[in-house]
Amino acid sequence: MSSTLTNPILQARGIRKSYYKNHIELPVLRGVDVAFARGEMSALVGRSGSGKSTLMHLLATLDQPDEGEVWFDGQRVDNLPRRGRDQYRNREIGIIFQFYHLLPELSALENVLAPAMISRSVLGYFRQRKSLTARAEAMLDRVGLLDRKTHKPSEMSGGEMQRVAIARSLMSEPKLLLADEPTGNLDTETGESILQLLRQLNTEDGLTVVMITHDDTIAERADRCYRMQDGLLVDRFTNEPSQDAATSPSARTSDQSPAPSRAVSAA
Ligand SMILES: Nc1ncnc2c1ncn2[C@@H]1O[C@H](COP(=O)(O)OP(=O)(O)OP(=O)(O)O)[C@@H](O)[C@H]1O
Repeated sequence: MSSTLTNPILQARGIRKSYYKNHIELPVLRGVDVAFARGEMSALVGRSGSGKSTLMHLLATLDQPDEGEVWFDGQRVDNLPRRGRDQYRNREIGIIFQFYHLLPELSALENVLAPAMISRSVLGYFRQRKSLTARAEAMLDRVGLLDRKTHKPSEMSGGEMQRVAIARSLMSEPKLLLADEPTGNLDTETGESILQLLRQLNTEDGLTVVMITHDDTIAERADRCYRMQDGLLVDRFTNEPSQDAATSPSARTSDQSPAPSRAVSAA
């Protein structure tokens, strides 16, 4: 695998990030370079505490690095003013989390509509209400849940809630979906159906997908994997496309060696 992607959609360059507890520095990301290929499904894999979620938050501009840069589609995004970062997050990328982050009082349809409501004025929302509702229904249909549109989260299974979260993330027609442990709270079979949905969105709708996972068997379902350890990127490999990428795990084909102890630059 080449260490250089010619046209990555999302890239972290030289990222460093520490947290502080009682004035003691805890370095969590210690110089991470990683680039995610446009149109692919990638996985960021590593043990608990390796820094995956911290990196994802920085990639999503939910937090800012101490050092380094984040680039999306040819534009630096980490140093944008707050409004620019909000626009990047609301329009260019979609984000889903392990615990779905749905609003419990709202129905599935209202949850899918919620970001569109929040990002518009009351008048703007009411002017566009019909078309936004039609789009929200289309997104629920895309994830196979239109018949559950009036259900509240308490009336849905974990897999259904994750589908609603995915539908919500698709409302803005993002180019890229960041998925933090998307199957982490689900049983194997339900997790499998979510992985298949993510793969379909990738192959059929052209959505770039970046999954964060601690699970090697899930990472093997991606086209390309990056392994993190102790705040460093220590390995990268591609997975051979399987005959049915949506249903069977693919085989690791390059860089079969164990993770090197030094950092690997993938930018
Ligand atoms: N706000 C915070 N303040 C202090 N330390 C933090 C904070 N957030 C994360 N950490 C620490 O940073 C390290 C990396 O955390 P992070 O959540 O990025 O890891 P992770 O690889 O995503 O782990 P997991 O798979 O368990 O979510 C951990 O040691 C964690 O305890």
